[in-house]
Amino acid sequence: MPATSPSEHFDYIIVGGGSAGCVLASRLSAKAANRVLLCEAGADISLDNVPPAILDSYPGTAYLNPDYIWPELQATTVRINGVAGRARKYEQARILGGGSSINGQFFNRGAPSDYDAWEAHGARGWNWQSVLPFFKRMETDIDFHDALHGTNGPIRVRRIFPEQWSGHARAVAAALEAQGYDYLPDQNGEFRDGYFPIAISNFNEQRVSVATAYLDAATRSRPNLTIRTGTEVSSLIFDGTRCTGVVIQENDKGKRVSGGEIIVSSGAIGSPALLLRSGIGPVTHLRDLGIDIVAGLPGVGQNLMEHPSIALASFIDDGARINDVTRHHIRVGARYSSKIGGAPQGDMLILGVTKTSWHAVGRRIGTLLNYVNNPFSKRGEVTLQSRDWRVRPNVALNLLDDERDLDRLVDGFQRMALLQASASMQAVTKDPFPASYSEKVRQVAMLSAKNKFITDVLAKLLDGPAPLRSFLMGRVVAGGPTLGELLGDDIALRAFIRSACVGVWHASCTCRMGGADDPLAVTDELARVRGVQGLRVVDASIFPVVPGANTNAPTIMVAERIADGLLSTQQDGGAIADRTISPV
Ligand SMILES: Cc1cc2nc3c(=O)[nH]c(=O)nc-3n(C[C@H](O)[C@H](O)[C@H](O)COP(=O)(O)OP(=O)(O)OC[C@H]3O[C@@H](n4cnc5c(N)ncnc54)[C@H](O)[C@@H]3O)c2cc1C
Repeated sequence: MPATSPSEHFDYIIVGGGSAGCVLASRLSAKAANRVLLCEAGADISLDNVPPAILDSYPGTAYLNPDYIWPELQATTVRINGVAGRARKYEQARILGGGSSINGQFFNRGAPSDYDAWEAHGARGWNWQSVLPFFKRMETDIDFHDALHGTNGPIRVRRIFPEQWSGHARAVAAALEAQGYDYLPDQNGEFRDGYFPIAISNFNEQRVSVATAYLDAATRSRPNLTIRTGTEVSSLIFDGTRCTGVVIQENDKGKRVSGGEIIVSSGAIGSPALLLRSGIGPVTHLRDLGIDIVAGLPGVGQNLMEHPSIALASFIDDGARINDVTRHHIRVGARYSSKIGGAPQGDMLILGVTKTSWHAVGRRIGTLLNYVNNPFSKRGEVTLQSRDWRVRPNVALNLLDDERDLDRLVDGFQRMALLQASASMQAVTKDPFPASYSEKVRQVAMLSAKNKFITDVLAKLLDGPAPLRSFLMGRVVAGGPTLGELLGDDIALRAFIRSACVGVWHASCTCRMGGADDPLAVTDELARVRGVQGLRVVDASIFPVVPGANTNAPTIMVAERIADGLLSTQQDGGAIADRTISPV
């Protein structure tokens, strides 16, 4: 018997309206017999009311806005001698659409080998051939119409091709070509090393998020779909080991809502936190916090993966700066194979970032950004600080846990230095320096009149005589070790990378899918949480390993596929009978 009134019972309750949650809500409610509730802690956005910062092709003001993220969430980046460093802000979405509403709009899938690796890691049936139809289903690719691309999915995808690139992006491309990189027009269709125009979820110079693409007006008007925003789920309700509902917080009051099936889509940080608070996780950790145990699952919150990154910045000459074709700040990327430590092909990425912030200084500073596409480090973790739902969890990214990731960033930094030294880059950039996304940089990137004033003045000075610019670049903009100091000293370079390495907001794998023989697997290949009934996790947390891709499209693919599995196995009346997902 539901503990609540009949009107508060749903067939599906989806916890979290992010990249996965909006897709599930849209697909599952397409069947009129399904009563679906979507709970999102953050604010609502629909096509009629998307804030300009979110619509903007330049994402840098959306993801720093405390109204659109979990403002208190922090993470440590690396452990040095086993000790985690100081925690810093870790931006994660808290708004309808989740990451897709604030992210950089990169829309790529990774390589076939990334998904074959999922199956090899125990996620039965999740290989490239079986996931490709769902990558196609989600998109309308504006540029490519072939067997690899979708033509009528909700997310519109496009690229900004070389003839529209700024001088800086063209210089990066010329430097890559001089080093032997081939040009690949389609990042989502050619899976070999080379450089390419970045694919983005953007149409008519506006962001395309799952909130607007999947929850359009027609979908939102379905009588069987209820969307509650500003509604945080504080815990799951169990009857024995069957999940029967959720407690939602409205005006700080808990209210029970029952559901036939609960789907947790709260993201790679939020989903394990909710499971832990509800009694599913490592037994010792739960006991330490006095949480009653529903199911002892040691993998909940473990195996956190991210893409470790490092950057090399420089001053961009007037004329080579971002142009008016698009406000998107990144147009060119390159995938390459480090061949270090048994890494797979295409394990590394370099991006040419033509604008590093919204302000006048950010318009003058570009970077080469290098990250490990296929990291070996997989021992980050999400743990609870407290059983109180108001307290954000601890996040330790542990980015360079495996020394081979540090080795690859050392090699990557040297590759970037070579690109920076090329004639094409020298022609349009000056005063290169090893960069880090420090707290100071983050503070100056917050949208405010004060920051605008300071950066306007500094930008004017940077455009002045070369000696003044070089002085200011060294003393005010940079401030850490110089490029020359690092290139001549392996120990200093490694120390710099350890201190400056950050993730790129691709948290994943904290409730990973896996086989019954994997003690750290939290979900099976149908996303069902092991050891309990009526509960799935569907979001980036169930990736077996992080793919060599930005994680939005892979998350949407996961949601599309699980929704498809649920719908195609429903009997009349909305009862669910699972089927094994088999390769398509
Ligand atoms: C700043 C930033 C930049 C990024 N750039 C890119 C990019 O350019 N391209 C790309 O592919 N990927 C990018 N990513 C990553 C990508 O967007 C995410 O991997 C993806 O959105 C994850 O989807 P998800 O459904 O797992 O989680 P999310 O999209 O984060 O959704 C989880 C949702 O659940 C809600 N929630 C959490 N807990 C609760 C609760 N208890 N009750 C109710 N609601 C809850 C959250 O508010 C959130 O809206 C970026 C991410 C960030 C943060």
